[in-house]
Amino acid sequence: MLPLAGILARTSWGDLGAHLTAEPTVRALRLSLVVSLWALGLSLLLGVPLAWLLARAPFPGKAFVRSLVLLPMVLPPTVGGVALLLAFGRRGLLGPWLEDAFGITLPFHTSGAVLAATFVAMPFLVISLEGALGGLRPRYEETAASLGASPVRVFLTVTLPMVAPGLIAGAALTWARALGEFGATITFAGNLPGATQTLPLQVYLLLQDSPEAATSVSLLLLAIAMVVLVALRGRWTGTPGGRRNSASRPAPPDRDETAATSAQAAPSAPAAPSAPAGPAAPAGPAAQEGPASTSGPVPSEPWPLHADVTGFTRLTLDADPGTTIAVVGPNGAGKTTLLRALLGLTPRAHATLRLGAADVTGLPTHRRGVAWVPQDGALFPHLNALANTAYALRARGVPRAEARREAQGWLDRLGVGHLAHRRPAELSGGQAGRVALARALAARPRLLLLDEPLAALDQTTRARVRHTLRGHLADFGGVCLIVTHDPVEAVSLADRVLVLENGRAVQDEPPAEVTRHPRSPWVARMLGRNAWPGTAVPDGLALDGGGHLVVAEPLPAGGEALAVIAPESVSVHRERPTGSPRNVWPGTVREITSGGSRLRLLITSPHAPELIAEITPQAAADLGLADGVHVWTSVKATEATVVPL
Ligand SMILES: Nc1ncnc2c1ncn2[C@@H]1O[C@H](COP(=O)(O)OP(=O)(O)OP(=O)(O)O)[C@@H](O)[C@H]1O
Repeated sequence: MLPLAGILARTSWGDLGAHLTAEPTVRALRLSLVVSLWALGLSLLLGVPLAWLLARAPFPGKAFVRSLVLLPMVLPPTVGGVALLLAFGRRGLLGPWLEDAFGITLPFHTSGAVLAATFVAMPFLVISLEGALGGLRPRYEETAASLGASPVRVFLTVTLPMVAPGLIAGAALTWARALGEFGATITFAGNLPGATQTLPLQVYLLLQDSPEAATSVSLLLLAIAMVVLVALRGRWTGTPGGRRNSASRPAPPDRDETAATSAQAAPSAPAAPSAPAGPAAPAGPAAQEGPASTSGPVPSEPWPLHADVTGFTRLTLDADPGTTIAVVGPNGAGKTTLLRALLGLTPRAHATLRLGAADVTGLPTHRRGVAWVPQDGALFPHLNALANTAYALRARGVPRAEARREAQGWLDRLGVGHLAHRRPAELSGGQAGRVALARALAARPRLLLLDEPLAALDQTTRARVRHTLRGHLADFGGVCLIVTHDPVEAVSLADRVLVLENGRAVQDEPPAEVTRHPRSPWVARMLGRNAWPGTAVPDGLALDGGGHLVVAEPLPAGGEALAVIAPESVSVHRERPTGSPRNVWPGTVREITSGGSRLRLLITSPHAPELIAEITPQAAADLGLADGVHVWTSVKATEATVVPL
């Protein structure tokens, strides 16, 4: 503050105008602007690709290259000037060649001043843009590619707008730094009025002859620096005030949804039927009030699927057109890797993929016709819901107005038509999920990949959207893979359930079969069953880890098998039961949780694996159950199913 106060206190305000309009000062200012803008242009030309390489491309020696790029920031500028002389000067490494071959002389020339300013200022651009690119999750660009956008389109419509704050901040700092450059310029380019004598150099000269004029020019440079900083408003440091994210913009008025119904139904209803999407949903009350509209499914062509996946996930998948496959499995089983392999987005697994008659294995992601809704939806934050939904149509060359009309139809069908003009930051998680779904469906893919699409929805909305989704999937001519951890979703939405464990398919059967005969302890537990692996013996199963289970329909002895017992089939007693059950174990209650109208008990026993029992709260009260209470459990032989593994 004190040096700043010094300048302000010593400025002779009366002479300020005369000082700043003096011919040498105006000339120096003009030259400064020319030099700094050229330096900015050069920095953008060289710095943007450099930042891209540093942020995105893996190559050996990257840390060293980054240090070199940043070196001018810490190098004394005069040393930088000396280094430039030794490289481009008359007796430098390249100077004589530049002069002989092209007649270019950089030192003591305006181009030298530009080079010196670029040398010291460009790192500001690179470091800022590299940070912005590094912070941009590739998911956005990958999703854009899955919606059919070419790499150039992805760069222009997703990458660039999303890193724009970083790029603008870097460019502003680069320009300001170039404008204030002194040491490297005077060393390399000298101090020639009209050619290399920029404003900072002039301040230095004026200080000797006319200190008041030097103060006035200093004030001008100070004002320019302050204007740049104020314009950036914290973008450089990443404070929220600087990143005017869409959440901080005033949200469009959250219209009363009933009012929105009448307001929106009129314009969108006549528009929708003309959309090539086919019989679009009338934007009636059901569509506008929030719940998903179930009408207006869009028929599409049949696309059967054949995929051979190798790598971390290894399986062969064949599916008829219109098949919905729920992909389930524990964390890390390879579900996402499977989806990414089908998109051609991961080196960890490779998929040979045939959709209909077309082998798309060799095609890049954007030409496969495989649409993807990642776990978080990855809506483009700089586009509103409507533009997000229209993205794939625009990428395919559909004219803007038509694409928007069709997109509005999709949003209406998913019950979020009234949110069309909101940005993703202004949507709830569930609403964003529905927009992401609309966006993928609008792409009219040949294969649809949904990674936990309903995870963020509340129970009621989930049921509604599931219903809508089922409606759309019924008319979807391609295959749909839905990754889910929700057994209800798997069973209710899918024609097949593919169970993955450790990258392999352990079961791929209709939901009813998976529910009846789960072939892995994990999937049985996901379905809420007790699942005990063991070896078949003549009357039942010798359980892994000790214990014996008698079953009514044993398998041939010797094979690996899984016993499945529904929790409601487990009886809990305080005294040893005396009746017919063949399987009786003593145990201890370890945990009591509420599961809807019933209580779930976790019971451990030295004679059997952990057992989940489900009883009514009344029964629990009658038995006086609590954590640590000793009990007896029993399971009838007819209630235990065994499936071969
Ligand atoms: N980029 C990566 N590099 C190395 N390993 C990875 C990478 N991505 C995933 N993995 C590993 O690959 C395995 C499968 O991961 P994947 O994301 O496919 O699992 P998932 O079944 O989708 O799990 P979740 O249910 O947790 O989403 C995991 O062991 C994971 O740690």
